[in-house]
Amino acid sequence: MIRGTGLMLVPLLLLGGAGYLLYLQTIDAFESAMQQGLQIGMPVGELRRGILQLNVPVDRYPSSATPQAGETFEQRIEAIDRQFAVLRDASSSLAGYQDGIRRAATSWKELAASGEAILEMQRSGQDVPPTATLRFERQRQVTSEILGEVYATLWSEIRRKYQNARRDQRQIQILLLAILITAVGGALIVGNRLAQHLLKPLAQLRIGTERFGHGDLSHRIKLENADEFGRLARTFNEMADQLEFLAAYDSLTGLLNKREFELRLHDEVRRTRRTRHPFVLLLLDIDYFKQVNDTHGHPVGDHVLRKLAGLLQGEVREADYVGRYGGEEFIILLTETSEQDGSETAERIRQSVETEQFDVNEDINIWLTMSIGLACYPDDAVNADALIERADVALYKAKDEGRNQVVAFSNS
Ligand SMILES: Nc1nc2c(ncn2[C@@H]2O[C@H](COP(=O)(O)OP(=O)(O)OP(=O)(O)O)[C@@H](O)[C@H]2O)c(=O)[nH]1
Repeated sequence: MIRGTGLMLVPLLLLGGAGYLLYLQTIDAFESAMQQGLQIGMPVGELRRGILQLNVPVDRYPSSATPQAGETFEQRIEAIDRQFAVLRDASSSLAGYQDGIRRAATSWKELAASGEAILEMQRSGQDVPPTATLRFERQRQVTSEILGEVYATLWSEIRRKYQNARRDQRQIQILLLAILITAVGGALIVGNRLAQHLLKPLAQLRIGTERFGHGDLSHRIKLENADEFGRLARTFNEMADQLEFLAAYDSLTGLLNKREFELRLHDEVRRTRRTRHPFVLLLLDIDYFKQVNDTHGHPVGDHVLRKLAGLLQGEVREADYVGRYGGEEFIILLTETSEQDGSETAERIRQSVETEQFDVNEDINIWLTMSIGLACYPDDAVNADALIERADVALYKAKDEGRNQVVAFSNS
């Protein structure tokens, strides 16, 4: 899963990297537009302003040159010459404007020359012909217009660059937003998968062990995963199976133990109260079993108990319960059975035990008999404990009357 997450991040990182580079490019575009404005736009603007300020008729300069600026016409010419030099240097790298600036410079030269000629006439006391001032004024307008064209072209170029950079920037912002949304979506998916693959199984394992710790041996962890969690859950469930078996079954005979049998007996009483079908309880005790142990030893006694358990289990239906109730005492619950049918089954069991040979080997031949007490629910008792007591009374009577017989509580 971690490899999958890593693979998912690769395109995101590539997209993010590409987006970042494009973003840097748009910043470059802004900078270039700004540079153009500073290098050319501002000097051109200055020039235009300088040339416009020459609008005072040139023949008035010697007498009424603007006192505020403290400049003479020549000083202005020098200043404009310097600005042209700056502009020529700056525009050498911007081919698109060189022609316009060159034309403006040529026009300016003519303008400056005609201005100086007028000034010279003034200084030497000659009358300045109106044609000369008119030519000066027209030349001033032509120069200003050429610079105006350069200025307008330049700003429309700067505006175009700016707008392109803005558009690119918006597209990159959308791209980066899409990457962000994908990354957040991816994080949610990864988080969800993490929850599915790690947190959920961990929670199931925790709940399983907690319930188990509180004694609920029936709980199983439902995890089908093929990973470590699945293996852990299967081991846990196997352990729970074994513990549940050990808690419910007798280790020597494999029959239900006393505790588990009584639980089922109580369940059956509850069920019978609803269904009103009677059932029969048999208490069975081996006759003179002590002699078996005394004669052949305890291990042989165990062997006999195991074999007898198998025989009892084989004599009843699947729906019936067979338990080991004490040392050599057994108990059977015949579900949905009348006293009559229960007596017949008990008699059949008694005869089977009597005729069975519990041989250990060729040298040790063992025969057994059993005494059986029978009680019927609900005829003989009102609850499970009372029913066991009644069956025990009947068993006592069977023993008392000579053993190897079935006695029903109703007849005792
Ligand atoms: N081998 C073996 N013997 C057991 C086990 N549990 C109880 N016993 C024996 O069962 C015998 C029961 O003896 P008693 O209570 O005197 O009864 P009994 O000899 O069967 O005589 P009655 O019941 O009066 O017919 C004792 O010898 C116990 O040791 C067991 O798990 N294994």
